[in-house]
Amino acid sequence: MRISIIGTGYVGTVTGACFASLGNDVICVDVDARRVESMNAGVPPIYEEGLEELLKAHAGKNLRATLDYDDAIAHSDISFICVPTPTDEGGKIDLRFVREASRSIGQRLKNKSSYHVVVVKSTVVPQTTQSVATPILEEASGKKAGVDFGVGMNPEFLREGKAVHDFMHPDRIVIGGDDPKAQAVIKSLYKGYKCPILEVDTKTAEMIKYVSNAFLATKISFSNEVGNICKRLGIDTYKVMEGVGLDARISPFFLNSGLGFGGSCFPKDVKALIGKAADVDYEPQLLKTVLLVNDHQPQMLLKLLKIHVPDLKDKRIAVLGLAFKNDTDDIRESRAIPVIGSLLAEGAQVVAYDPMASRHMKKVYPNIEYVKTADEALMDADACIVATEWAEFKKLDSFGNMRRPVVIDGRKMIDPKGKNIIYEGICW
Ligand SMILES: NC(=O)c1ccc[n+]([C@@H]2O[C@H](COP(=O)([O-])OP(=O)(O)OC[C@H]3O[C@@H](n4cnc5c(N)ncnc54)[C@H](O)[C@@H]3O)[C@@H](O)[C@H]2O)c1
Ligand SMILES: O=c1ccn([C@@H]2O[C@H](COP(=O)(O)OP(=O)(O)O[C@H]3O[C@H](CO)[C@@H](O)[C@H](O)[C@H]3O)[C@@H](O)[C@H]2O)c(=O)[nH]1
Repeated sequence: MRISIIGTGYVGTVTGACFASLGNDVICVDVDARRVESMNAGVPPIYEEGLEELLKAHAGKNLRATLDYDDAIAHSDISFICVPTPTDEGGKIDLRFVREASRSIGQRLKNKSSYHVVVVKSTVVPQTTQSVATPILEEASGKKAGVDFGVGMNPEFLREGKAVHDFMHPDRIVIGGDDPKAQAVIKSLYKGYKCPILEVDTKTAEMIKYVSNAFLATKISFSNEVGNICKRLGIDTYKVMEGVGLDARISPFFLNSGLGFGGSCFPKDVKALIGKAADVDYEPQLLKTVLLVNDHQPQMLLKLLKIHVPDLKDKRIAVLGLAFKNDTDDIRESRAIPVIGSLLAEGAQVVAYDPMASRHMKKVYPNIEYVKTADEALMDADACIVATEWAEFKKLDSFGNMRRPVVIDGRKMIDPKGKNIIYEGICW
């Protein structure tokens, strides 16, 4: 099929490259010229395992990028909207980009004679596809949804770092539609996928995405709450959750306590769901607490550090890990951000290391020291904080080069046995 992808970020680039690898003709549209150039050169604008190989194989063949909506809509039969849906100043979802993309597509549908389906893939609060995107598409095109063109909602569940794998091997595919013809077109794209395909109306599809993320975030905050209690009782919460997760009804996943969840999705999506609930006169207390517990974890870590280094002024503190999780260069909502902020507020000298994310963190904290290896960061440090679950931290053994070997572990990466270090796990 001929597909256009609107927005070439994490979701758009991966969706475009994967659909191309499945034999479709894909055109990606973005408003950012650098991203478009990068895609056309076969260079991923973001880091994702396996993405470079896919772009190299398909760029210039059945995958290209453009700034031109005319070109993209004219040469495709289905468009996936993959633009950002950030949080606005009031904590609710900001649908500005979805509106802009819908208008841009709608204007090009005006003179298009063949049938076209528009699919919202961005994470949007329930009723957005029906009450925001569709009226804009209709107004801009002068045509009727469900009659002259199709509309659908197809939420994306990929994880950063494993995005290509997750897109190609999802646990499920959700296809939302209030129009069976559009839904059938979307479904045909996933022919060959072995997972369950759930067909629902658009607002249910939108809600499935939020509830999935809110539930995963809740599992993490629940594990952190348990971990905070375990820490005070001298119990290893990881052993506790191993025992708990063996119950098939609970599952062993997303029970790792520590610094909490970051990333471009969980914090924003839980906030957006709370905001949407407020619109319909409901105050979701559990979801609010999920965020509170999460925001509290970096402060817990700082408290532990101060037990061992009470005065942080001019102390050299190594922060290992800046990305919001391992295997990505993304720092959005990374827990390292509030950690570094608090260290700087106390007058500490921060030396930071991350295998991939330093260049992004430099935009947030241009004046801290960035080094190229974890060993360098540990050299002469008065303490070290592990903020991201990069696998390489498990192998660290240069703590002897620290001025004082104080290690505060936010991700259970360091095994203190035989290392001669002063070790504190945040929840264990
Ligand atoms: N990142 C993830 O892991 C993930 C996973 C599932 C769902 N989502 C959801 O997918 C959506 C996109 O997220 P992302 O992380 O890919 O965003 P992103 O910020 O990485 O990329 C979005 C892209 O859209 C472009 N853009 C903005 N306005 C545009 C417009 N009017 N026309 C064309 N392009 C435009 C931007 O320039 C950018 O390149 C969000 O709703 C997000 O919640 C994200
Ligand atoms: O047991 C755990 C698991 C994760 N995390 C943290 O949670 C955050 C999010 O991790 P993860 O879910 O792996 O990354 P994302 O790429 O943000 O993916 C989530 O958000 C995406 C965007 O909506 C969804 O598509 C995915 O299904 C959903 O897992 C990270 O900061 C992790 O450190 C924990 O603290 N404990």
